[in-house]
This record gives sequence, C-alpha cells and structure tokens, in this order.
Amino acid sequence: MACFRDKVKKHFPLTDIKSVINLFKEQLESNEEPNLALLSIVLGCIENTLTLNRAVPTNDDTKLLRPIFPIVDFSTVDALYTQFETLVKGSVDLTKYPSGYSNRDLVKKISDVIWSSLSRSFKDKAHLQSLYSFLTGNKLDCFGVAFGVVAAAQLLGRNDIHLSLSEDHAWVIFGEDGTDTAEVTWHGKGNEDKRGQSIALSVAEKSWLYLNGHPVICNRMIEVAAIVSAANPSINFTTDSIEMGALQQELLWLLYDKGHLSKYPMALGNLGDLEEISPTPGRPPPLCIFQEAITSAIKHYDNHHVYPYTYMGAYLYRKRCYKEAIKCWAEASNVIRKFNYTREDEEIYKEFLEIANELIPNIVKAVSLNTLDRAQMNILYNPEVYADILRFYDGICEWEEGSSTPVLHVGWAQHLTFSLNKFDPRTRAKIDVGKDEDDEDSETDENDENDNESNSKSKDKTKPQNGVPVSTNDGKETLKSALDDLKKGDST
Ligand SMILES: CC1(C)CN=C(N2CCN(c3ncnc4sc(C(F)(F)C(F)(F)F)cc34)CC2)S1
Repeated sequence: MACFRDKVKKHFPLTDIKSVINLFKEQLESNEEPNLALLSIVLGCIENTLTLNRAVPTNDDTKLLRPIFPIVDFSTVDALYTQFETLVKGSVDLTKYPSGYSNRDLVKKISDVIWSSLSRSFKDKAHLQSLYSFLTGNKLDCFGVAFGVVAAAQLLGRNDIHLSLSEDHAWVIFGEDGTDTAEVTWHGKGNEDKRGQSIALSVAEKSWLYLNGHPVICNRMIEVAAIVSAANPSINFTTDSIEMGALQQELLWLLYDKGHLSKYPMALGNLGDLEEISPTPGRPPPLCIFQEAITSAIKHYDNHHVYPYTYMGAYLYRKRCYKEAIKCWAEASNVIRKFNYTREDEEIYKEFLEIANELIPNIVKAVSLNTLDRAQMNILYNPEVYADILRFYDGICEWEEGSSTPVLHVGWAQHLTFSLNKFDPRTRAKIDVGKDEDDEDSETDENDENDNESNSKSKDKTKPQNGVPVSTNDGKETLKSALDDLKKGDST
C-alpha cells in the first residue's frame, strides 16, 4: 500500500470541498480501483466534524465567521487506515483460503472480524455508517457493517466480494460469477442476524426487503457512490450542515457525470433532494433527477423499486402539486403489489401508511376547505385523481394478498372512506373499473362461476364508455404525461 500513500499524500491536508473533490476524482480516474477504506475514513472524518459536537456559536463574532470546514491531515487518515489494515490482515489468515474466488467461509470470517469489534451500544443513531465511526468509536449501523466487510475484502485483495443493496438492507455477493450471496450484517430490531447464510431463501419469500431478486449489485465505483450517498449532513432533527450537504452534492454530481449513479436509483433520489435544497446552476431540476431514478428502476430492476416513486411523490407534495403526487403514489403501489408482505418489511409499510393516513387526507382537506390550496379544489372533481387513489389502494390490497402478515386494519379503512367521500359523487361515477385486457387474473375470474361480482363488473355495460380506466400497468406513460403537463404549467 506504500504506492497508494505516495499517490494520495499530495492531496493533504484537505482544507475545503475542492480538495476533497480532487481526492475522489483522482481515486475514480486512477487505473487502480478506488480505495474504499480511505474514502470512507476521509468522508466520515469530515462528517463527524461538521455534524457532531459543533462549536456552539457565541456572541463573539469571530467564532461565527471562522469557516468550520475541518482540516484533515494525512497523518490522521494514515493512522486510521493503518489501524484498519492491521485489524483485518491480523485477523484473517489468507493462507487458509485458496487464491482466486472467495468462498462463504472467508466472507463469514471477514464479517466476524468487523462484527466482533463492535461496541454493544445502540446502533440506529446517525453518523454510524463510515469506517471513521468504526475505527474511532467501534460503532457501525447496518449499512456500515456490510460496507466494512467489502472494504476489508478489498484490502485483502478479494475483488470478487461486492456490496448488494436493497431499499432497506445490505448484503454481499461473491464467487466466480458473482452469484453467491451472503448475509453479513443484521436487519431491523429484534431480528436474529442471519450472517453467513445465503439470501436465496429470503428472496423466495418475495419480500420487498430483498426486492425479489432486483437489488443494486455494486462494483467498486457504485460502492464509492454508496459511501457518498450514505453520508448524512444532519446536525439534528431540524438542521443540516450546509458544508456537508454541499460536499455530498458535489461528490454525487462527480459520480453522476462518470455514469456511476445510472443504476443506483436511491442515490439519484438523494441528489434530487439536495438539488431542491440548493439548486446547482446548469444542472437538471429535481423533477428530472427523480424521473431518471424511475427510468433507471424500470430499465435495470424491472420496476421493482418503490423509493423512486416516493422520492418524487414527496417532492411534488412539498411543492403542493397534489394531482401529480397522488399519481406517483399510485405508481409506488403498482410496485409494492408485486411483493408479499413479510414481518421485516416494516419500513415500507410505514411509508405507505403515512401516504394513506396522513398525506392523502391532508390533500383532500387542503383542497376542500377555504384554504390557500382552494385553487386545486378541482382535484375532487377529477376522475383521474380519484382513479389514482383507487389504484393506490388496490396495489396495497394486492400486496396483502398471499402474504403471511396482514397489512390493512380498520384505521386504513377510516382514512380511505374519509378521502374517497371528499370526491364529488358524479366524479366517482365517471371511472371505469373494467377488466384490464392483459390482466390474466380477470380471465380466471371470468371462468370462476362462484365469483359473480367480478363477472358482473367486467360485463357491466352501464359504465360510461369514456370512463377513466383504472388499469394497473407499468404506467410510465401516464406518469410521464402528467409530468409533461406539469412542466408545461397546466398542472390543475
Ligand atoms: C423516499 C425516501 C423515504 C427518502 N429517503 C430514502 N432513503 C434515504 C437513503 N437511503 C439509501 N440511500 C442510498 N443508498 C442506500 S443503501 C440502503 C440500504 F440498503 F437500505 C441499507 F444499506 F441497508 F441501508 C439505503 C440507502 C434509504 C432510503 S427513501
């Protein structure tokens, strides 16, 4: 690693965002792989200084004026890197593992090295995702442990071990064709960790947690993107570090320009949120970035990711573009219906619960009372919006079908009736819940003599022919056309 030190030393001391960008740029453009441990230590050190134990501003102006970007000395980083190298190389006897491709024993052994160094304190605090946190405080969150295993593997020269990311869990892939998988960290609260096991069984459950076989499989570049995307600029519940947010944003654009975000929808969503806070001149607006995340998920992950739609939906909700936000949530529901709900899917359950029981009710309230959003009261007369709310709920019902754990309870029904009743009755009459042509389920319904209801539904000719179809498809077109209208400015 001596050569690595000579190459990197010239960037230090890091004194501002530009110097950090230059370090990452050289690592990404080098003919050798970017050094994950180095970059994680550097970013963790800066994040730690900018977000934890901040100097409380006094009435002495000089304190307020002094830039607080930390000076990162090479000696600091080198000492921590050496500490990590000593731990990993001192604990793993590589002679026991034949060279070439890695096996499950080696992966488990590396995971044990990280795992056994962790302190027992609670792990769901912020700023526990980097090797800086691991080396200075023996603390890592779920992502941090998985990342630490991959960074340790790289240090051991095992370049077939890579990070695999779902929307709420991380594990590793390894082996000759990169198809072996292994749990290396824990997930959630009160769940026994399954470290060492392959994830095949969990995927078989069709749970959202494992994205039913559509996780983000990282290469070294996408692993650098994960380091940057997992950085956390928040100081407390209400305040973010401007410097840390700006650094994360510039690093994400650096990775974006090199194409390393194209298969990482959550990093694109993260970048869209940062651009909303502080737009970069000459860069696409947030809506375009969120759309890129959706397009990436459709193209690379067979539209099995939920978060691209909830990133965009949340943004549109904040901008009070309620019709388009509801369409995004219908598309999110169109994704979740492909899964079976299992007990480790709580995170996405909470996401849909908030949309159904808080955000949509807030919208129908906001546009029905004499409020500043009264200009959008026409939403309650728009059959498309009503149809999207029905699609939203239909996807959640389908998610529940065939699941081991129920999703809906009476609280959902109370909010559902509240929201639907706000719509004008004539609007509710305008939608057509007819059979979806290519929905093979309705064929079986037709042939199911016991299920008269669906037969009557699909044969009922009383519905107006020009009804708005409530069809569940991969509605890229409907969402796209709605957003085009928004961009043209005729959004209501
Ligand atoms: C639309 C939202 C509610 C806003 N933020 C969301 N995030 C914030 C960022 N985030 C992420 N952003 C980048 N990369 C990753 S990898 C990952 C994970 F695999 F679940 C891990 F590693 F287990 F934590 C999570 C995650 C998780 C999802 S989703």
